[in-house]
Amino acid sequence: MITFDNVSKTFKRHKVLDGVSLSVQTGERVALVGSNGAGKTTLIRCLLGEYLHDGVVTVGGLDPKAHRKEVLARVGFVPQIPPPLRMPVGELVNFAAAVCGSDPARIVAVMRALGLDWDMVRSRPFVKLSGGMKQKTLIAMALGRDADLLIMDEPAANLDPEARHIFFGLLHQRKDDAVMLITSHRLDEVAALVNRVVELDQGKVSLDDRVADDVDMTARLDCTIRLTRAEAAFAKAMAEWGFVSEDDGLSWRGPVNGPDRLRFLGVLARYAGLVAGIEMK
Ligand SMILES: Nc1ncnc2c1ncn2[C@@H]1O[C@H](COP(=O)(O)OP(=O)(O)OP(=O)(O)O)[C@@H](O)[C@H]1O
Repeated sequence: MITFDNVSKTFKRHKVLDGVSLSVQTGERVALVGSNGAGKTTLIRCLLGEYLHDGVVTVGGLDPKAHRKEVLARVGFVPQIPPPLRMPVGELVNFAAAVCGSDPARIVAVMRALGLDWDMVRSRPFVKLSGGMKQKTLIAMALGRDADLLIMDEPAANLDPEARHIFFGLLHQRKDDAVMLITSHRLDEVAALVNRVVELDQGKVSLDDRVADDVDMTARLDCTIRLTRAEAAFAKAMAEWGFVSEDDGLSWRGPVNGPDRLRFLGVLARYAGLVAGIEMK
């Protein structure tokens, strides 16, 4: 479905991609990880036909530079940085649907599922939405259409736990009939969503591993944490995850999305000295 064959990209004298070779098939969900500046976004821009580069990129056998329209017609793309569009959201949704031959109602349905108040946002300029609202709109434009390649650059970074749960469920529905490429600079953000991990380091593939594919993306775990003593900073962290305490901050209970469990354990690790017990069911 996608191939990169010895792809290199240089900006001025800086080699940002250095001989990347990868092949990804339908049904593969790839976490593209690496530190800031490793080359993840540049690789995606090559896949979208936006850059001249050395080596060969193909999407469904086509060169994305020479066949940009055909390639983009099959791609749902969530960019890392939302474009500063002044267009009202309603117009943007109509435009996005027209470009990819989708029905605006499909996009609106995904926006609503993600918790956006359509009647409130439709007349507002896109650029004036909050970060999370922009991200939900961009996700809806990528998922509210037929696409067999979903490319998402840090897609869940600004989403609250409830919206993440819905987003993971939407991805789950598409998992067998699309290639997914999900970038992040943190593996724990995306590890449980994928069945393959590719790490870039200074423009080279430093790791390419197939990983266990048995996490239910739609699962929710009922989680209880017991502490040795109450602590305000911990209470604040738990409130962000929607947890509540019924005994003055000594034990906390709440839901954790299955794919978020590593991220959640990462938060708990910061308070390891306080934690007396963890139960996740
Ligand atoms: N248009 C450009 N012109 C010049 N240099 C660029 C350009 N785009 C990216 N770079 C450089 O290429 C390198 C890789 O950038 P890239 O955005 O691909 O990294 P990344 O892995 O996506 O990082 P991040 O996690 O921070 O988003 C960086 O050093 C960046 O400064």
